[in-house]
Amino acid sequence: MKRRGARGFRALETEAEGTASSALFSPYSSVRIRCEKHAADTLSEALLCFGASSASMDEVDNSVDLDNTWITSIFTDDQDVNACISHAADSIGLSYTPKYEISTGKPCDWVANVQETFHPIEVTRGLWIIPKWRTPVDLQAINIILDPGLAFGTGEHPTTKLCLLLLHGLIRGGERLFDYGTGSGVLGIAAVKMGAAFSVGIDIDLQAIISARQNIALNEIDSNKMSVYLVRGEKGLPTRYESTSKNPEERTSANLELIDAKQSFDIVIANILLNPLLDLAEEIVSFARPGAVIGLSGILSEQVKQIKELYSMYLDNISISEIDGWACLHGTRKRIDDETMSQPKR
Ligand SMILES: C[S@@+](CC[C@H](N)C(=O)[O-])C[C@H]1O[C@@H](n2cnc3c(N)ncnc32)[C@H](O)[C@@H]1O
Repeated sequence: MKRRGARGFRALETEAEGTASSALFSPYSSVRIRCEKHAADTLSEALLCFGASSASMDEVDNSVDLDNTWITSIFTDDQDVNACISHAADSIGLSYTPKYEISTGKPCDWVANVQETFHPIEVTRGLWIIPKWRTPVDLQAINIILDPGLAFGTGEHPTTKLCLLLLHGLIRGGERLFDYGTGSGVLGIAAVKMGAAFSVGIDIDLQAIISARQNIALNEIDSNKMSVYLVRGEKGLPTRYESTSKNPEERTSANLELIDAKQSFDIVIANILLNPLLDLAEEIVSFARPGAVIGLSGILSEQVKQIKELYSMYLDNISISEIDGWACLHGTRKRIDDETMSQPKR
């Protein structure tokens, strides 16, 4: 077997902020999922989105079987493993639920074990991602300090890199960024450190919001330069945006602020999977001002055609960049009267 590297992981967290260190030593389930090689990357990503705490891949060498790739995924005691796998498979359009076997692990500090695999990453010259427990390599560089143990967005995944490279090429100073599916907050933090005026991030996952807020603090970013909101909704379609404030009035005003901010952002970036990008097209675009750049990632190279077909009604000057079979599509938002605002059928 050839190890293809840790895909990512997220640690346990209580609703009250802060890592619940005792939970790191709780019992967990280790799940081995067998799938086809071409689906392994997206399935790993989807597993993390639907509640797995980690996902790493082992490819079976020289196997004649089509489903020759194993994903090892860790689930905490409170997760419904069967539902997570079935939702993850569904969200990436797999027509079958992959075969898998579950074993229960002894309590151990598995997060520390996975953390060992993360090292500083130089995304491009002068832009680094530094795991919280490592030392920056170049003090003059833009260093994004991340605790990747809490949500997706370690910086090691090609889709995150593609988005960071796009932002690096776009940000001149003073831009307003909207980050759809913020995860660890890595893109918003990078944008602000590169000179953006401010960044607003949203996510459907409370863990991600907690993690992003911790990473904002780790990077000492001013609260007026970056905020993150939880999206409430049905099947990922937003009905309401919430701050994590305990005060109901503040939660309501956060919703109105975000609705008011529609059509005002200079850059909108969304690194989510194919199906949410298709389902949420109108919503994602609605945050961009005319002429703004919209970047879409989380898609495989062969999925670009589908995204391009849909988004070309909203975007001009479309370009694609790719790393290791993953793609990022970006373009500039058309003037609103040029668009047919009704959502086309998929
Ligand atoms: C692939 S991660 C990207 C994280 C980070 N932005 C990055 O580039 O590394 C996708 C994130 O999108 C979030 N997400 C998935 N579906 C969403 C939806 N319908 N609305 C908002 N966020 C969503 C997930 O919870 C996850 O944190």
